[in-house]
Amino acid sequence: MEHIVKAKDVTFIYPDKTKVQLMGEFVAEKGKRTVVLGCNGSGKTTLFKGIIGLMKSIEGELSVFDINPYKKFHTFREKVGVVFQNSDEQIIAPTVFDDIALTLRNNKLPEKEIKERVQWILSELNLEGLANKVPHYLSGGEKKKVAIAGALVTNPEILLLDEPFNGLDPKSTKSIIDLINHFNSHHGTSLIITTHAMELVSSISDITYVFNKGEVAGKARGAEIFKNQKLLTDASLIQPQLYQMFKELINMGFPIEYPESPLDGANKILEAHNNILNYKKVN
Ligand SMILES: Nc1ncnc2c1ncn2[C@@H]1O[C@H](COP(=O)(O)OP(=O)(O)OP(=O)(O)O)[C@@H](O)[C@H]1O
Repeated sequence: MEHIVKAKDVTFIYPDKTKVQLMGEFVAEKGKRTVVLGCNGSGKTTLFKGIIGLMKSIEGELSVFDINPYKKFHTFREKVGVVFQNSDEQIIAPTVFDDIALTLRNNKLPEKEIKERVQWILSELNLEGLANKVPHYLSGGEKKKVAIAGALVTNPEILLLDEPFNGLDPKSTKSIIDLINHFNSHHGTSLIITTHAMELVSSISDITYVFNKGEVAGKARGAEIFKNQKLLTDASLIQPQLYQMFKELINMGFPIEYPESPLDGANKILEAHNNILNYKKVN
């Protein structure tokens, strides 16, 4: 498996001398969806700033495409799209079209190609109707989609999303999940996502990390992380409701194991129910 981002025992220092450490290893694999969980202030955004070369790690190892991003981010700038928590700060041009075109214009692409690319991303995101709108007047979900469009228009290899679901209604949340999953499965875009939305993790994750107290406290495939109650509690995280329900069933002595997904959960309950019925019939 190709590691496109690797951070090991990194330390960042803000101008006011705040030290942010992340001991242990964090890797993002090519083509995978990597989710980072952790309480407020656990260093998720700081790591993102390190990955895009905005902050320098003064210790340890940090590489993106095997390159130190602080020294040479410009060499792979086009390969990395980023959407920070507050889309308002990222949307600056007078129209949605201009905003999405910004990076392409900065990169001095021919205007014809810019138009084609922006129209392509607008149609991928079903945003064609918004092209001429003033970004300031868009709804929160629309602004988030425009920011994501601006990050995706260069067809980056990695998309970093910092709290992409903050303040979104359920429908907008689902459409953003569908969108990023579409880019991951159809364009091979590697995703690195931070979120506090525990209920959504199983829909957006191949690998999940937990950051706690300056270290990588846990790493697991898919929903595996939700079975580890101690890890979650130590990191001030809460199991999604599906897993809380299964925990109660297990505590009650119900013969069942934690599921991988809601569908798997439903099947596991049905299977356990049928086993009990059969047991009663036989006895
Ligand atoms: N510009 C800054 N100057 C000084 N300290 C900062 C700055 N930005 C973040 N920090 C500090 O760095 C630490 C890590 O913050 P960071 O934003 O990386 O956390 P986070 O895990 O993304 O949190 P959240 O879930 O709240 O977004 C915190 O203690 C925070 O106070």
